[in-house]
Amino acid sequence: MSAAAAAAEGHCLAFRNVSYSVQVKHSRSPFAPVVHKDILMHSHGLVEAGQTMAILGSSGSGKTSLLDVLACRNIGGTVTGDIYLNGARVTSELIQDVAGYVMQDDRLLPNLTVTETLFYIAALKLPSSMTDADKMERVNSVIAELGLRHVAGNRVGGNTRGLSGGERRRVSIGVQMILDPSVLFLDEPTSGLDAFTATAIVKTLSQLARRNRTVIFTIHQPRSDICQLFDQVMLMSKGYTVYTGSAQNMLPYFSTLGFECPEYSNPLDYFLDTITVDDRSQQTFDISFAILQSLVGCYERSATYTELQTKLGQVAQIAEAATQRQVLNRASESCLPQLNTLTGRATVNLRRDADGLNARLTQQLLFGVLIFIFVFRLKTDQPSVQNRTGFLYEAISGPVFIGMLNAMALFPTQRDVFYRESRDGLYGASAFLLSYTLHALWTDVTAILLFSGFSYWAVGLYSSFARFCIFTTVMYFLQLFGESLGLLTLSFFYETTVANQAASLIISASALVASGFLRSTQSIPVFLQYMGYATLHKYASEVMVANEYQGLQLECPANLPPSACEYQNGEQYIDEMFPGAVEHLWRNIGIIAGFATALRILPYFFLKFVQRSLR
Ligand SMILES: Nc1ncnc2c1ncn2[C@@H]1O[C@H](COP(=O)(O)OP(=O)(O)OP(=O)(O)O)[C@@H](O)[C@H]1O
Repeated sequence: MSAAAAAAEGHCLAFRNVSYSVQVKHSRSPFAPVVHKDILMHSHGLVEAGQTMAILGSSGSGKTSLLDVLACRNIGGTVTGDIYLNGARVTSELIQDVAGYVMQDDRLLPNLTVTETLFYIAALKLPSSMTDADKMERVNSVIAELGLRHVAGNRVGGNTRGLSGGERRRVSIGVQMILDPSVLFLDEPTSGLDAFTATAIVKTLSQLARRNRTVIFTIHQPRSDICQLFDQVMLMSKGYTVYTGSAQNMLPYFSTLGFECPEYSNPLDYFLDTITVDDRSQQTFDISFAILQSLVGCYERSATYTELQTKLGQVAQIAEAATQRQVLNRASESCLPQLNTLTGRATVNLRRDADGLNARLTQQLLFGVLIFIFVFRLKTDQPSVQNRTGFLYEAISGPVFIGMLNAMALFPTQRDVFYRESRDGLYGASAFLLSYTLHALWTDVTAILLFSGFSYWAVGLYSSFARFCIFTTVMYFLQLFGESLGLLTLSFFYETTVANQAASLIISASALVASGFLRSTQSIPVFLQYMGYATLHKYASEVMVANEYQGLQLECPANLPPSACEYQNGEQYIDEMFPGAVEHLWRNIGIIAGFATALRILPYFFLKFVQRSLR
């Protein structure tokens, strides 16, 4: 079907009079007034099936906002105007069914191969009635279509070596191609790529469009020869449309307005320079804004605009007459297979990350070795009380910190993939958090068994297998708590360093105030005692002390006078420093388990909230 015929039947993306505004505050002050900001002003455009449309404009001109509005991405603010897709008024459900959106940054798991990356996406996106062989066939056809055959078995990479920037971008496009969408939105698909690779990507987009797809993308400073690959061009400045129409007609159109592109100049650079509002001073602003207004006026009086409006009117008629929505081509998996796919994918990614995996498995053990070197073997005499207390303090602090660091190392990449995939409607925050927990479970359990198996017996804590099990269980929950705190702060703050600092501060404050090892909890101010009830360290230290000191006989060395021996047995120590710790042992273990589990659930709410506000 030709592009024109496709449009006549409504197979196109068309938008008219689309405006977008937000309410913003000029400062972070809670008292700052909220003001109205117009971001898009009466945008119009039509891109037919089989065509590409490039949205161009200087930074801040509204390109991404327009793409987001057209793709029905929830960006807040108020959108007015009409958007039609393939003969129907656009809704977010329709977009999710027939369109793909490729974000500016490649959010991919670095340790999966290209084929695996696409296969897991196929498993999440394609109907479960399709066999794995059918899904693999679809993956292979996407790989072939995007020219990725030669790297199909290579790892995607990230900070480590992997695919080149251009290949990685193709994989990101491939992720959206699995459902064979009829419309593809791409935000800056060439950003960060050299001119040659950028041209190759645009050529690929053009080829994808030729197979009866509509491809619409934003682009920054393209080379002049790239322009020949565009079918439609939209030039924007300050939210205004200066030109929408065929790429071929752009030069003649601007010539008629007296803007003849100088010889040897890149026409796109020239036009963008002409339409960009210069904010450097009030004078330059006034002059350049006046030029912009006059160009917008010229465009709205042009034959190109009139022709576009006629076509838009026809598309609107078709769409308003249509009663049935598009046939859905998406079938989501039910919960269990989805969880299985997500857990399997995360496990492969973790297993392949040798450094990350080794760190996860051995950090706790190395920490145990370190405190063993420091404390060595505990005796059962009076001076051992201090060493024992020091060991227990370290034992309730270290696993929490290491758990938090584990989250900082592993979670951000997976979180970013989650943000992308959840916006594509593939799965929700609960499936993501559960799969994260499940895939890390075996490493968490192994790491804690190595730590407690070594340090408990090497240091010589109370010789009882039951007490070893209690120690190990508490260590596990402390580590889980630390990692959950990391997930929580990483869900709240996007920057890992900020999240790390916030989590470290909370852990340090909690251990300092509530552990009772540095200063008896009864001697601290009452408000801190109450605050201690809200911290895990209070319950963990009580369990540790009860587990270790109950039934422990503390000898008084012959070289010390009896008055120097404060405690004859562990019970005396418990009664003085942690009264009630023995009676509340099981209650405290329950609180610790509940605390750590609840904290694992809490990031769910932040992830959901942040996910909605992300672009
Ligand atoms: N939710 C929002 N709240 C406040 N301002 C916004 C919001 N979304 C966009 N803007 C503003 O609207 C303008 C256009 O933003 P947009 O990201 O669409 O521009 P762009 O052309 O894609 O820029 P770039 O090329 O730099 O990505 C900018 O001034 C931006 O700060």
